[in-house]
Formats: sequence, C-alpha cells, structure tokens
Amino acid sequence: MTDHGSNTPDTPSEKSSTEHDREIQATIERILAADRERERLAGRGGSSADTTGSADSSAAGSSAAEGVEVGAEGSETADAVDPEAQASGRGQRGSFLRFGQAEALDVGQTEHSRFDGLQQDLEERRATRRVQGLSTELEDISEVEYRQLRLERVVLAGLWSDGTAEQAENSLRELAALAETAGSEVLDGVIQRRVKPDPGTYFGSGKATELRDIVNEVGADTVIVDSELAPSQRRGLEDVIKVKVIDRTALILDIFAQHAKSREGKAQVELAQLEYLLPRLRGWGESMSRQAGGQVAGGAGIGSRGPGETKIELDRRRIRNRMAKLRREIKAMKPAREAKRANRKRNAVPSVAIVGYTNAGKSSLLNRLTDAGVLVENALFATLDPTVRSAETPDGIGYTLTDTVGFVRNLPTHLVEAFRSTLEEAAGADVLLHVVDASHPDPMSQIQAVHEVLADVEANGPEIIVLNKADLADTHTLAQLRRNYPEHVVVSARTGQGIDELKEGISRAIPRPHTEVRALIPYTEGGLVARLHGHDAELLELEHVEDGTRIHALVRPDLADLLAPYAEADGGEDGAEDGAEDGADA
Ligand SMILES: Nc1nc2c(ncn2[C@@H]2O[C@H](COP(=O)(O)OP(=O)(O)OP(=O)(O)O)[C@@H](O)[C@H]2O)c(=O)[nH]1
Ligand SMILES: [Mg+2]
Repeated sequence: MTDHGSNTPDTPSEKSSTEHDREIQATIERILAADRERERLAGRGGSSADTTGSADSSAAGSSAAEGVEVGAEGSETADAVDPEAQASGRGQRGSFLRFGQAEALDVGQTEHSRFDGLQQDLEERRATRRVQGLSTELEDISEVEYRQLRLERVVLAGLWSDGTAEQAENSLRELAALAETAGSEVLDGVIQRRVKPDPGTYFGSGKATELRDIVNEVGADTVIVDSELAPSQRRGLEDVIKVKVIDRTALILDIFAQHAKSREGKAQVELAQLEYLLPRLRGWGESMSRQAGGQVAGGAGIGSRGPGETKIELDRRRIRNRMAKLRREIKAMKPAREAKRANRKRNAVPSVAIVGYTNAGKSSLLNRLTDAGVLVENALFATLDPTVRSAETPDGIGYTLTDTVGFVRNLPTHLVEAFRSTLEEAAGADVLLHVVDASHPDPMSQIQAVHEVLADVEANGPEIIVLNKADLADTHTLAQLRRNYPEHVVVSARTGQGIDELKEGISRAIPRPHTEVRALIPYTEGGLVARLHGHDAELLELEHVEDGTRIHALVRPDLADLLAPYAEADGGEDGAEDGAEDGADA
C-alpha cells in the first residue's frame, strides 16, 4: 500500500491497480449478468449440476483426500528444511515455523458406512463445484477475489501472537482443513511469532519477502492468511509476494458459497460475500482514483474525484441495491420457516437441535438417531441447510431433530448475521445436543467457540454435551471432558457406541406430555385412541368397556383439549391455551 508510484511507473502496486481496475469492471459486469440470469431463473430452483452430474462421479469417489495424498512425502520442500523435521512435517526457517504439506483431513476418514448419508450428494456437490466455475450465478461477484482458489496450490501463513505454540499450530491445521475443503492443495504452512500484525503487510516486509521465497520454492499460486486482513494489508502483501493473497474469512465464505444448496442459504451466503466485498471495493476504488488522478489531473483534489471515483460510487450503489434486494428476499423466505416452526410448537412437538463445531459429527449423529441419510463428509461445513427429521424416544414420545450448520472459531461476523435465522432454529429448540469431536487435539476451545455463538443467538435451552468420536479419542482427553461437563454422553456415531444412552438422555431432557387425563372415549372416536397410542401421549392405563375406551394418560395440551368432552372425574384439563381447530385428526 506504500503507493508512491508516481515516479516509478512500473511498481507492482501500480500494476496491480490496473489489474484491480479490470477486476472491478469484471465484477460489475458479472453482477449485472448474474442479476439478469437470476431474474430469468427465478422460480426454477433446479440444481445447476443437472447436466453434468453423472459425468463426474468417478472423480468424486476419490473425495477430499485426493489433494492430500500428493503431499505425503513432502518431496519438493526439502531445501532449507532438515529431513527429520520434514518427516514430522515441520521445519524452522528464520522465525517461521514451517509445517510442510498438510494432511488436515485425515485420509483414513474417507471410508463411509451406511450411516454416512447420501454419498450421491457428495458426488453432486463435487460435480456442482466444477460447474460453478462456469455458471453466472451471483456468487460469482466474489469470484474476482477467490474463484481460482479451488484446486489451487496454496501456502498457509499465520501469526502467533498470543496463546501457546500448540494453539497456533491447531489454528493453522484448521486453516489447512478449510483450504482442503475448498478444494486447494496445501503445499506448506508457516507461522510467525509476532506480537502485533504489521499494519502494512501484516507480517512485516522482511517476513513477507521470506514468504515470497517459500511461495516460489514450492510453486504455490496463492497464500492464505489465517486471519481477517484489512483490505490494505491484503494488497500490501500481494505486492510483495506477487501471488494472490486470501484471508480466512474469504476462504470460509468460499466454502459456504460452494456448499449452499437452498435458495435461502444461497441468498444468505451471497449477502455475506457482498458485505465482505464492499469495503474491499472501496480499497480498490481509492487506488483507482489515485491512479486516475495521476493520469488525468496530475494531482490530488480534482483527480480524487475523477472518473474512477464516480465509477466506484456507481458500483457500490449497485452492490448496495443488490444487498437490499437480497435482504428483502431473505426476509420474505423467513415467514415460511417461522410458520413451520410455530406449527411444531403449537402441536407441542418437542424440538432437539444438534449443534456443534464443524466436522464434529452432527450429521452422522442425526443419521444414527433417525436414519436420515444426511450427507456426511470429512470436510468443513458439509451441512449448511438445517435438516429436520422426526425421531422418537425409546418409550415412543415423538420429537424433532434438527441438524444445523457447524460453527467455527472466529466465524466471520457477516456469516453469523447471514445465518442468524438458521441459528435461531437452534435458539428455539427445547434441548440442545452439543456434539463435540472428542478426538480433536483441543476440543475445549471448540466447545467454547460454540458457546459463544450460542450465547450470541440467545440459545439457552438445556444442553447435553455429546462427546463423539469416542472410537478415536484418547482416554486422557475423554476423562478431562467428562470431568468438565457433567451433562455428557460419550458416543461414537461411527460404531454406535453410547447411542442408546444418548436416546435415553434426550428422552429425559425433552418436555414430556404432562397433562393428566382420564376419559371415556366412545368407540366412534377411534382416532383419538389412536393418537393416545402415538407420539404425543404417554398411555398409563387403557380399558375397553361397554361405552367405549376408558383411558388414563399423560398428554400435551392440544390433545387434552380434544379429550375434554369425554373427560371423567379426576381428569386434568389444564392448559387449554390454544384452540385446536384441526379437530379430530384420525
Ligand atoms: N471415527 C469416527 N468418525 C466420525 C464419527 N462421527 C463422525 N465421524 C466422521 O467425521 C466426519 C464429519 O462428520 P459429519 O457428520 O459430516 O460432521 P458435521 O458435524 O455434520 O460436519 P459439518 O456439517 O461439516 O459441520 C466424517 O468423515 C464422519 O465420517 C465417529 O464417531 N467416529
Ligand atoms: Mg453436517
């Protein structure tokens, strides 16, 4: 960003200003094209993968691990790194801690069982991913920033400013998993010990130069920084390193864009991307108008209000309009979801939400508990759309189970906002199943991150901590987790261990039918008796007598209303709060 480029016309920043100029142009063209396209497609709602879906299935089978295997030997990074450190995947270079090629998403994890859901979905997703590069859908707006991220060769870089070395490493490992999820190949990772980020280049110019050398050495084309960079820092770094620089937020947004499936999800992600893009557009705008000033007016003042600025203003207005439109659309979609939720509430079906850090095994657990067939993937943010399934306690009480979007440390605030309605699904739940990957090196901080988001959306229902992946977890960590979280169940969605115990736990935690009824139901009302056998009642006694069926049961208020006309002495009929107009539903 040190832009004294006027006397040296060929400086890199000058060059990238022109590049950015073109990129801006392209962005705007895309916005407009995509806008038209979207208008055209409005209401069609089909998947863009339709046409090529099957062609890719063989490639899809090899899954996320593919980009990883390549790196197992670390053959090309030998240079300054001593072989032993290399073997352990780590080396030292200056004050950089170097990690070599990443294997964040464990290769052994790619086998699937019948509980891993529709793996066709996965194939579809990979097919979709490929098609997306060609599509003109609106997520393309941000492609300028990170379209080529997919299947790129990347170097990761992070600052270690507080916390332990281990935490810094875990953070970089998570970044590697994110990068792989986005489809990149991780060639190397470096951590710099530094108290405060450099305002200009984040790492400081010396370290940035070193980073450039590493990038050249391993042949990377992108650097991903483990933080959210200020627009100026990103450009400052790019000017030194000479390859594309992306931050963690952009990476997460990219994954969300790849994975969003529902109309609402897509709109939410797009909104988040635009929010992210807007200030960065301003960054480009500034440099452009400065450039225009140099060329046109030869100075500040007039030049800074030159054509560049006008154009940027226009672009920003277009983006703002688009954002406003998206907000309206999202708002319009919300009532449908709310109505559904209200309906469940009215019928008093208890709701259980599965929440937790991304990749903890939430979808696997949903599949275990309900045979839902939801996509399970060893990738981050496999699930973006909440899936609701009905389930039943061992003694036959019905409830709904909702799989939700996973959380991640420092979830970009744009995304928290964007996914608020989804997260509110969790907030409205009667019980939270907080799934924890007990085999993770630092599950405690993941739990903490999840609690922060939950507090943010004011989800404060009773919580069961589900310590998952018990088959992989080490006993020490498990013991510690058990101690810290008394309300826990230890399970493995993979092997089925502890699932019965978990079902019991849910059964105890959900609000049970509690209105006591004694009634004599005439034989003409067979439907009512059927309901007493069903999901929302606990039948204590049943006797067939001459005039009908005599029952003693615990029911929910709406059923109590329906039974009221037949109530007998001792019958409890409190809580007649909502008029059940849907009468005898036999
Ligand atoms: N070994 C083992 N692996 C598990 C277990 N549960 C889940 N996994 C694996 O962990 C990975 C992530 O599982 P998912 O169920 O997709 O996780 P999720 O929490 O839904 O993830 P997102 O939707 O991406 O947030 C998959 O590769 C699963 O096969 C378990 O109990 N043991
Ligand atoms: Mg999932």
